[in-house]
Amino acid sequence: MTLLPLPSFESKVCSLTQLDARIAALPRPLVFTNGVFDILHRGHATYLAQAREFGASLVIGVNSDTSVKLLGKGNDRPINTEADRQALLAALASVDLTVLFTEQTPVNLIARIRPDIYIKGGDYEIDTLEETRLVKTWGGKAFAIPFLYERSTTTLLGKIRAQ
Ligand SMILES: Nc1ncnc2c1ncn2[C@@H]1O[C@H](COP(=O)(O)OP(=O)(O)OP(=O)(O)O)[C@@H](O)[C@H]1O
Ligand SMILES: O=P(O)(O)O[C@@H]1O[C@H]([C@H](O)CO)[C@@H](O)[C@H](O)[C@@H]1O
Repeated sequence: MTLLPLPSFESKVCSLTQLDARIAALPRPLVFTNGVFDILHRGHATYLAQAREFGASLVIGVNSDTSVKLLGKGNDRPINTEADRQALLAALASVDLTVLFTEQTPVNLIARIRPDIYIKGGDYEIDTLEETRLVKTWGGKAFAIPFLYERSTTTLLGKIRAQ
């Protein structure tokens, strides 16, 4: 049997060592968002496609598995590993690069990338976030995108567990 090469989307998964060079090669304005994205759903896909429209490239900071544990989503979370969550996001046409962060918030990663636009979903009060304050220090902007589809990983897991 012929072994096929890895699909090209895998190249969008970026390590911290490669990060600065990969960011420098992306077109600006650069949009950044972050999250756990544990079980990818339609709300995520729509939100990320809309986020991409704010600029010329979209980078996602993905919470590492240890970082998810700090967020209080439950001892059994994440369901999907950091490698799988990154790869699924990278498979989306809207996404240009994914990179892990290991802390409770992505502020150190954002300080390194210096995005032009910071985006979160409408479940966040964007003006209260440290991320928003930070991007504004170099003239960046921050926006929250309202939900078009009421979906969540937690609801999906509840449905599965009720079977
Ligand atoms: N239904 C949705 N529509 C649009 N954006 C969403 C939706 N759900 C989550 N987001 C956004 O996607 C990003 C990742 O969210 P997150 O991983 O918390 O998803 P979730 O499905 O709500 O998960 P959980 O139930 O574990 O909190 C966040 O920026 C969040 O604002
Ligand atoms: O997937 P979530 O739970 O929406 O992502 C979290 O977002 C937090 C947000 O940026 C406010 O700080 C972040 O701190 C946390 O690490 C998750 O990425």
